[in-house]
Amino acid sequence: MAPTRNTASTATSEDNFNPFVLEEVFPPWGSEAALMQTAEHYASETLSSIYFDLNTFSRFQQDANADDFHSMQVMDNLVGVTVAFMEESFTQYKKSKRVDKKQGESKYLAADNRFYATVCEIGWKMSAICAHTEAFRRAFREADYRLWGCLLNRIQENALSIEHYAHSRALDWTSLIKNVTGPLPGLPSIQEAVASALDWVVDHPHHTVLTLDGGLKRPEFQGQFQTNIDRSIVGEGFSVDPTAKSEATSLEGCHMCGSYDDCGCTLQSRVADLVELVEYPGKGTGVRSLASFKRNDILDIYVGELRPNANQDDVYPLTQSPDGTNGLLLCYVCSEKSGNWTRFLNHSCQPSTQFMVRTIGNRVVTTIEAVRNILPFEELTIDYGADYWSTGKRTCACGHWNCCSNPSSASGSPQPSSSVLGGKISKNKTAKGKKATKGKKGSKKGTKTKAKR
Ligand SMILES: C[S@@+](CC[C@H](N)C(=O)[O-])C[C@H]1O[C@@H](n2cnc3c(N)ncnc32)[C@H](O)[C@@H]1O
Repeated sequence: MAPTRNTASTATSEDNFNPFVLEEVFPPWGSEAALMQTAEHYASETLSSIYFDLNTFSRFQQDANADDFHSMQVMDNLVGVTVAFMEESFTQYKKSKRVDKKQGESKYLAADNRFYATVCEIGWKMSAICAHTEAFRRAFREADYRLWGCLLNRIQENALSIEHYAHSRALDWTSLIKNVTGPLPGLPSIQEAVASALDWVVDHPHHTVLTLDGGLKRPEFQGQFQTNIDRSIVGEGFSVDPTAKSEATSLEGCHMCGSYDDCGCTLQSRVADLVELVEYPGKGTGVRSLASFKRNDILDIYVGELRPNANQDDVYPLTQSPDGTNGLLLCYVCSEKSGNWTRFLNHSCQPSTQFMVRTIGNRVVTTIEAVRNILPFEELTIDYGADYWSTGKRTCACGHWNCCSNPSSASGSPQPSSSVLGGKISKNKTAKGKKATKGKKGSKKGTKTKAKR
């Protein structure tokens, strides 16, 4: 029989549903283990919201620095609530001063004070960074003690990621605490925390990879730094953009508005802000999601230098063949030097995303789209196409039971789009880049780009 929990309610209000009070979302007959699973789930969601809020804070900060009046007002408010939260927490902590009757002296008996416990557990740095987010402040006030414990664990585990995320968005967390003066009995040193602030030059969040040994590195390929670009650039060998919309290349209207004319639509995706580059065992740099995404969300566009050939690189180039054009090869999207986060997507034989060919605005592009709902902190993966692994030069380490590199598997994984990675033209295309078989129709109607908290 499953162990039963102590069902004494810790709810503060019976009228307001509060997801942070676990007893309210979990039936009293559930086991403690199942309840802890729920706590872990909420902790993960809350951590994801902390990243989201840090990003929002930084966006308002950027706009306020550019003299946007509305953003300046919002920033005043955001800074105000952050400072007020810290001051209130200090006040509560100081109130926990008690007289120790046995020894007759005044002491801070603050073990049951959440602020004290938090700073002792995750340190000043994480406390000050996270205090800038509504997600953390709300959980601090309202979360069930089990959920709060799980959240602090998750923050600890992700401390470098959180600090790098805040640092790469120019969050000045030290100002919040560096002027605090003592006495702070039982609490760690603020000066030490401030002195240990990350000293890492960041000009773009995706110019850093979190390494397996708990450090940071720059993304590099064959000794060359890999720069982030937001849009593809026309490379050597082309005088005009080979992906420009024309009657030959775009049999469909713009995916965003349906127009066949030059509509000027662009993909407004914020997903790049909600993913980070992380090393994975046996696979090199990969992409970790920091938010949840819904099935069919368009996450971003695969960008790089548009070239007529792949220049001997068989790792990053993507064939850009518009769907429905009988396999016309427009160009290779080469991202080994210049590209965005999508070039770091590792392959899986059971991927969470797929390549799709779309016409967006006046260009034919390959998008990355979610094939299922994606949870925060999952590795985002994609199917490179069977040819990538068929040369025998590489072995897939995705670990899926039906992996293409597993001799007993009947794999391949499905190849949903005419775009494939590796710069190798599929066997069913002729040498001139024409596909013998008709390209698979890739358009799906009504999908929208959005990142969910
Ligand atoms: C487009 S790159 C992806 C980013 C790459 N991991 C990096 O460090 O830059 C493709 C390369 O990543 C590695 N890779 C990706 N998925 C893999 C997998 N499932 N198993 C083993 N290696 C993988 C292989 O070296 C492959 O040639």
